[in-house]
Amino acid sequence: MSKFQILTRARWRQNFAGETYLYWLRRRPALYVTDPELIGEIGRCVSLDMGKPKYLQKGQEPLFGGGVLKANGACWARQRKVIAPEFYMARVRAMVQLMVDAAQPLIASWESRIDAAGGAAAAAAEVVVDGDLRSFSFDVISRACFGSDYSRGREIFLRLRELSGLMSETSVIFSIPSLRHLPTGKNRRIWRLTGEIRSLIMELDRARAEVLEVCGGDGAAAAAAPDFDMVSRMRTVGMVVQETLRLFPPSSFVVRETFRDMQLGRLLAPKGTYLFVPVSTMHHDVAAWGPTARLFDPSRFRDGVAAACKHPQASFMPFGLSARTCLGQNLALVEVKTLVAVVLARFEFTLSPEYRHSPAFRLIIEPEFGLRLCIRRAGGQDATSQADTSTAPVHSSHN
Ligand code: HEM
Repeated sequence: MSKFQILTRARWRQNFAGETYLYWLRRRPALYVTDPELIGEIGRCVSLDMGKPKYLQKGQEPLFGGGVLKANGACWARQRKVIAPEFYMARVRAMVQLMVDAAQPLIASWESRIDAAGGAAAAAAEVVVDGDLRSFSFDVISRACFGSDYSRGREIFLRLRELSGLMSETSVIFSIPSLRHLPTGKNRRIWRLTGEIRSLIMELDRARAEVLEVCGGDGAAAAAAPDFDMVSRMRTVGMVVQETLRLFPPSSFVVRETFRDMQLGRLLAPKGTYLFVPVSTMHHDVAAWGPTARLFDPSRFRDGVAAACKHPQASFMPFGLSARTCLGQNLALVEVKTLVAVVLARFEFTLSPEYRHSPAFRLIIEPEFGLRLCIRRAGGQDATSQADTSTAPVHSSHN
């Protein structure tokens, strides 16, 4: 679905359709669901008679094959049963050191760029960090799956990335550079959002203070590499991650298909109905999150998700719903918190003046023009006073 279609749909829904409405995709009924009660019903359904739409299996076959992400029925249940234990928290707990190791190339690359920019305490390198972050997560999953032979895993993920890029190429109309300075409605929105996203970066200062407190660094002295227990204690970092996933959920829809007639609360969904739950819309809903719904405010998660919004199951679902909820959730959360802790202990970030805020709907939601940051060494450190996080001790007794 293009951005134009999404916008048109949002306006159309506002003006004519209401919260939950039925439409037709060719000859198939499709239900666009924003009613929290109905989302709750979908969430409670553990029957194999509801699953991932078959069109997804066909359309994304080269990327996902018959894997757990798109499979259904007994085939899905078998795969999920085998894979799930690999992502239990006890397993993820033991992966923190490999995450710290996987962050070393990224740290080395940013440091060498700062050196190239002059190396002094105030020197800043301008970096489009998307590729580095992607490489980091490829490395984590490769090291977790392939152990010492992780470079093979990396090759696989690089090719998967290329494939997913090919499968989600956007229209050239949206990428003519000279149009970016025109005061069109879209550009004005981009400029406003760019301002808002700066507050996201500012929030990192509080997160850094917490990282240094937990890991024992003070900006000039070396911080220890984080272990699982340290990462678990970083509440501000956790709230920043939650708020980021709320405002920019990578997966924009939870989608299902009914494989027989199904009763969902007061609603009868005939066999073959598509159900679309718009994650991003629910995450920005003022009725659930209050008037600050569109602002970046991690402190809303101070007392947990249930206290942050109405209908938590329907209002906050970055990892999807119930039986099909993301298997990698534990890994993803620990991984991102570990990386944030590692980089905040060493670097300071500001948004590049060149950054343009434009979350783009590809296979997942991504920054359309890249995440461009200015990176400096933290706390006026020079190249010699930094911790070697790769060899710093890891304190967890569970490794
Ligand atoms: C921030 C990172 C991530 C986000 C936001 C995310 C989000 C999601 C979402 C929304 C779904 C679909 C859930 C549904 O349909 O209800 C999903 C499924 C899945 N995710 Fe993730 N995911 C993330 C990272 C990961 C990682 C790191 C892994 C594994 C290494 C992973 C493995 C899976 C699997 C296997 C499924 C399919 C589960 C099933 O259908 O039974 N995810 N994820």
